[in-house]
Amino acid sequence: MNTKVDVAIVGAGTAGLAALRDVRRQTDNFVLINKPPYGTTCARVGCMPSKTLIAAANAFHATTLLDTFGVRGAAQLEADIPAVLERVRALRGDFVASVLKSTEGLGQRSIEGHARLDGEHRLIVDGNVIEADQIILAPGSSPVVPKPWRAFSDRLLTTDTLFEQTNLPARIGVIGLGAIGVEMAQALSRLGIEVHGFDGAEQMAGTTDAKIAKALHSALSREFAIHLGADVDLAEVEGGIEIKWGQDRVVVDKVLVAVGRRQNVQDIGLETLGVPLDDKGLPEIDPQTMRIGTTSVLLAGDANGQNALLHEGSDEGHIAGLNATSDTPIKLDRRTPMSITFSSPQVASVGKRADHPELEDCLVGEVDFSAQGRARVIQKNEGLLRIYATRGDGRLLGAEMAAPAAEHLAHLLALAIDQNLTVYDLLRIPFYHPTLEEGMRTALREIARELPKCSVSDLAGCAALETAALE
Ligand SMILES: Cc1cc2nc3c(=O)[nH]c(=O)nc-3n(C[C@H](O)[C@H](O)[C@H](O)COP(=O)(O)OP(=O)(O)OC[C@H]3O[C@@H](n4cnc5c(N)ncnc54)[C@H](O)[C@@H]3O)c2cc1C
Ligand SMILES: NC(=O)c1ccc[n+]([C@@H]2O[C@H](COP(=O)([O-])OP(=O)(O)OC[C@H]3O[C@@H](n4cnc5c(N)ncnc54)[C@H](O)[C@@H]3O)[C@@H](O)[C@H]2O)c1
Repeated sequence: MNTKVDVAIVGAGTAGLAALRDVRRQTDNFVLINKPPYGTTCARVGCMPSKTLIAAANAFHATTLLDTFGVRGAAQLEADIPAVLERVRALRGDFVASVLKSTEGLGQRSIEGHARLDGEHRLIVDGNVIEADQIILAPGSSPVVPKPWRAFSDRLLTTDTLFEQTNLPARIGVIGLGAIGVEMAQALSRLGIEVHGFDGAEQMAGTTDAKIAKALHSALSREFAIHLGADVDLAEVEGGIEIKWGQDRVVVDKVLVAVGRRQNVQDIGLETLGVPLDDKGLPEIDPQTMRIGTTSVLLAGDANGQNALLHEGSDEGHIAGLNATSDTPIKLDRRTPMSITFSSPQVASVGKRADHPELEDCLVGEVDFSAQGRARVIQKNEGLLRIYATRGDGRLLGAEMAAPAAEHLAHLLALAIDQNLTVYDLLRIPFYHPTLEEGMRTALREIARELPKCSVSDLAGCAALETAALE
């Protein structure tokens, strides 16, 4: 078979399918090549099954708080883990089915197989050649499993295998406490499994603000054992896997490896493009067009090593699809950075992160949710929110939090940062009582106190900043 098309898309994941939508609007002469499985990482083994597991764990955990509310009898309840996992797979099946619908009817334009570049206009798919004017690569990423650990086969889990389990053992070690490790370690612990979490670094879930990292550590360590700065070694022993770190050791039944994901670019032929590749084998791309240099190849989604998040991958597929079908470059501005880890408290980061040079001399306002009214009422009174703003005019730069309902606070703050608003602009919105958003107002007011004096009145305008501000 020798095929000549306008556009070839490699990867039927979130990024590839987003690209497909734009490409289809411009041409019928395309192919979508995917190495099975189909259904996207997000729906199959990523965002959706993980959040389904977390929802079950949180529902069960909530029953442990009932006594505090004066509701008795919850101690009799137990988590039926096989049933929990069955529900995860059932919902996962629905999410995958709806993804698969988007490629129905492609016929011969949908090709199953491993694609490899052979220069900027050719792909080899299982021995067949496909020539394309433009090529969009969106091959995603895969869990990293250090080589020496692969020998533990059945005792080793990754998120590719976790949701396929029909039951889970009594003791699980989680190595790596990034977003995946933290989410899964807490969920497993909340389902009644003895969890031991480890990370080589000192901060979890990608936090960059030391105070937020500390607040998160303090909340999570009440639920499961956490070992940070731990250089772990694994060994198979009678009845399980021994995890060794320093002078300490613990035996668990299985280990979930969550030490990061590697871009699927090892065998995709990027070296045939003749552009420089970094130590991960990745080329430089323009994040506004997704194009690799001046070649006819675009690289989108997890595979480009930039932002391994669903909404970013989807945007990147869209940008790549537009550019692959346009004679002139279409440069799109990227969104305000935002990430959320679905632990309790949730971890979120918006805008510039604490390690950004611009935040070296900024104003910081914070709120501790342990004493916050609404958080106490709903028994979710833990965590910290920190907001960063410019010293001169209080323009919002970013925020990091380990806080209740951080997913909602993060979206509100992202809108404010995107709109280039100041602390006073945000203080002008109504804050209903009693809400968690009032906690955010506390942090904003702390910054406002450092800004040029406005008025002593709570409903005053701020002439110095030329903005009406209800503090
Ligand atoms: C456990 C987990 C939880 C997550 N939770 C969240 C979350 O809550 N929120 C969030 O924003 N993000 C989350 N993510 C990240 C999110 O899932 C990814 O960023 C997103 O799915 C990446 O999409 P993609 O299109 O780049 O890759 P994928 O969806 O993996 O698609 C890549 C496709 O390319 C195919 N392929 C690979 N190589 C080739 C080749 N050579 N030839 C042909 N086809 C090939 C693959 O088989 C695959 O079908 C999570 C990830 C994981 C693992
Ligand atoms: N809620 C979400 O948005 C969400 C959830 C899950 C995953 N994701 C995406 O998936 C990506 C991958 O997630 P991840 O958590 O696997 O990767 P990660 O890179 O975010 O975290 C990996 C963690 O493992 C640690 N680590 C690495 N090697 C280690 C070792 N040998 N021993 C102990 N610790 C070690 C690192 O210090 C790090 O904290 C994330 O970057 C994120 O983009 C997002």
